[in-house]
Amino acid sequence: MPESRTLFGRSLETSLVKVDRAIAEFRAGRPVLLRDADRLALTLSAELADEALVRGLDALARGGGHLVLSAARLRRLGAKGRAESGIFALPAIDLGRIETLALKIDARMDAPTAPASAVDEAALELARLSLVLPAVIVIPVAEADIAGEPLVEVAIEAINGYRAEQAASLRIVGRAPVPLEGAPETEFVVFRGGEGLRDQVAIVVGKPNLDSAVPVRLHSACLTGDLFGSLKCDCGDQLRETVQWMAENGGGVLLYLDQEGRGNGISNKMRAYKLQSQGWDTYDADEVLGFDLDQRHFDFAATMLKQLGVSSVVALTNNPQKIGAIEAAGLEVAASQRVLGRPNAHNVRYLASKRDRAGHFIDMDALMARAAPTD
Ligand SMILES: Nc1nc2c(ncn2[C@@H]2O[C@H](COP(=O)(O)OP(=O)(O)OP(=O)(O)O)[C@@H](O)[C@H]2O)c(=O)[nH]1
Ligand SMILES: [Zn+2]
Repeated sequence: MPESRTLFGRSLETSLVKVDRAIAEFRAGRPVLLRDADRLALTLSAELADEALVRGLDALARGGGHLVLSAARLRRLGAKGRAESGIFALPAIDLGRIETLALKIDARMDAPTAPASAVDEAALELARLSLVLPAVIVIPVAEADIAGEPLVEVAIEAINGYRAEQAASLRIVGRAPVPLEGAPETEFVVFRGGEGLRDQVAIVVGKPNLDSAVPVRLHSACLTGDLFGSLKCDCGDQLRETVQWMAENGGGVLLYLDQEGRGNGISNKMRAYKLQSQGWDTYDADEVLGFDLDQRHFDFAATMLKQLGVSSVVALTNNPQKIGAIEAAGLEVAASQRVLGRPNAHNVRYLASKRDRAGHFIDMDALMARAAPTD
């Protein structure tokens, strides 16, 4: 075990910092050293591996390397009803085979050679936290193999505990009035921690009465919809109409959460959009990439609300998961209210999929009544 390092007398070795370093290393396409009680392994993102690195790692692996894929990706490869991740042996670390197994759209493959171990699962979790594809190369190594190599090392418990620690580390780091068009009395409150790789923002519209149920919307970031008015989803309308509604109805709180692409990150969302342009529905496209229905957690959002002094909410959402998460975190959901976007030819299938496959409360007739006459 390396000695615990300090900087100006403070430990550098907190789990959060170690995992943050591992994420940076992983996203740069470099191997990270994973440590379990009695096992050591190098892990590398399958999508970021390159020939030169793979040649070096192949010599180290001595035929013992493997590719770890999520249950979702295994289902797409033909493993019916599969609920567990699994591994494919890599007698040689062959980038062609890795690409086929991890990425090829219509690949149909042999069954995995074994279920994933705790180290394999931690490597997959590191990939998810890093917002790259959940497909990782794992190479078991001995201490002597990596002596002197400048590797970032992380214990698997640190990876497994990261989400909880990130949620527990939530704190307000800045706040200021930001008048918005149609909602001039608005304050932005920035939180560090939570989920994703950036800060979270609470937008407090007006002066909501904290002694009664506060209208609250948990809004996951959507660059395409929120900022550019993409017609592929309903996010931009939901965002602006909610702020407007809050301004006209005694105020409220909108949490703008760093959960682009249902928590998959913008690059994976664009990969999913590419698949959708070829005919896949929103959830099937994510499954092809190895993701389950939804990667988001909302527990930390409830913590943000508590820090703002909110204890009871009127939840502005169609998503039952958001309501469940707020209640599970100990807040009262006094009522919930639908937030209708605007349907058009490009998003109607997406909205129907959310209703049919994820149980969102979307009344298609009420929605269609909002369609612009030209749509
Ligand atoms: N992976 C993926 N994410 C998408 C797609 N379309 C939109 N998103 C993301 O889905 C999320 C939608 O977030 P929200 O509008 O907060 O939530 P919601 O789950 O639809 O629930 P409500 O709008 O509250 O009813 C955002 O993170 C978008 O970036 C898609 O086709 N694939
Ligand atoms: Zn959107």
